[in-house]
Amino acid sequence: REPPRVALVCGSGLGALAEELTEPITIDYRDIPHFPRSTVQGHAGRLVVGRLGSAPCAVLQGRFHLYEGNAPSQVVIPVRTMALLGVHTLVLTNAAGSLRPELGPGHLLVIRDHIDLPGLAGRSPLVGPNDERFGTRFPSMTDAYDPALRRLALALAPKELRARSGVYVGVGGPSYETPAECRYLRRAGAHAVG
Ligand SMILES: O=P(O)(O)O[C@@H]1C[C@H](O)[C@@H](CO)O1
Ligand SMILES: Nc1nc2[nH]cnc2c(=O)[nH]1
Repeated sequence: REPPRVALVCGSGLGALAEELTEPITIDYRDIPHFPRSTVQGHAGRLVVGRLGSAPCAVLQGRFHLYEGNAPSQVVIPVRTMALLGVHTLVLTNAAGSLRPELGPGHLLVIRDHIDLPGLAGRSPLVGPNDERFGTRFPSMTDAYDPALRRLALALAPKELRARSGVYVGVGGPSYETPAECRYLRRAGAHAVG
C-alpha cells in the first residue's frame, strides 16, 4: 500500500472528513505508541488512512491540546509521526474564536501567519535538544504556511464559507478569552484565536 503523502488534522466537529476516504484503515490513537489520549468531545482519537480521490491520504480525527495537560512535545507527536511516514503536505483545521466582526460563525479563515503566545513564552515544542529529522535549530517562520497551498485553499473554498486570509493567535486555554484579552489580541493583529 502506498504511504500517505498528504495528512489532514481535524479540529472540533470536523472529524467527519475521514468519511470521505476510500479503502480506509482505522487505527485508534490508543494503539499507536507514544500517542497521548484524546479527551475532548468531538475528537474521536483515530487515525484513518485511505485515499482522497486518487491521493493516498491520512486523516487524524482529533488533536492534542496543551490544556489537556500535554507537554508541547506531546502535542506535536502526530505531526512528527506523519513526517516520519513521508507526509509532505499537512492541512490543519480547527474551531477557533473570531476576533473580527466581519468573520462570523461558519466562515473559513485560511491562516497566513500566526502569533504563538505559548511559544513566545518558552512553551514551544522545539525547546530542548533539536531533532534534525524535523528541521534546523533556528527555523525561519517566514511563509510557515505554504503560499501556493493558501492560494489554492482560497480559490477552491465554496463561496458560502466566505474564505479569507488572516492571522491566527494560539493561546494556552482552556478558558475562552475575556473581552479585554480579545481587544488586546485584535490590536496585536490577530483575526482568530484558539
Ligand atoms: O482544536 P480544536 O478544533 O478542538 O479547537 C478548539 C479548542 C477546543 O478544543 C475547542 C474549544 O471550543 O475548540
Ligand atoms: N481560545 C479559544 N478557542 C476557541 N475554540 C473555539 N472558539 C474559541 C475561542 O473563542 N477561543
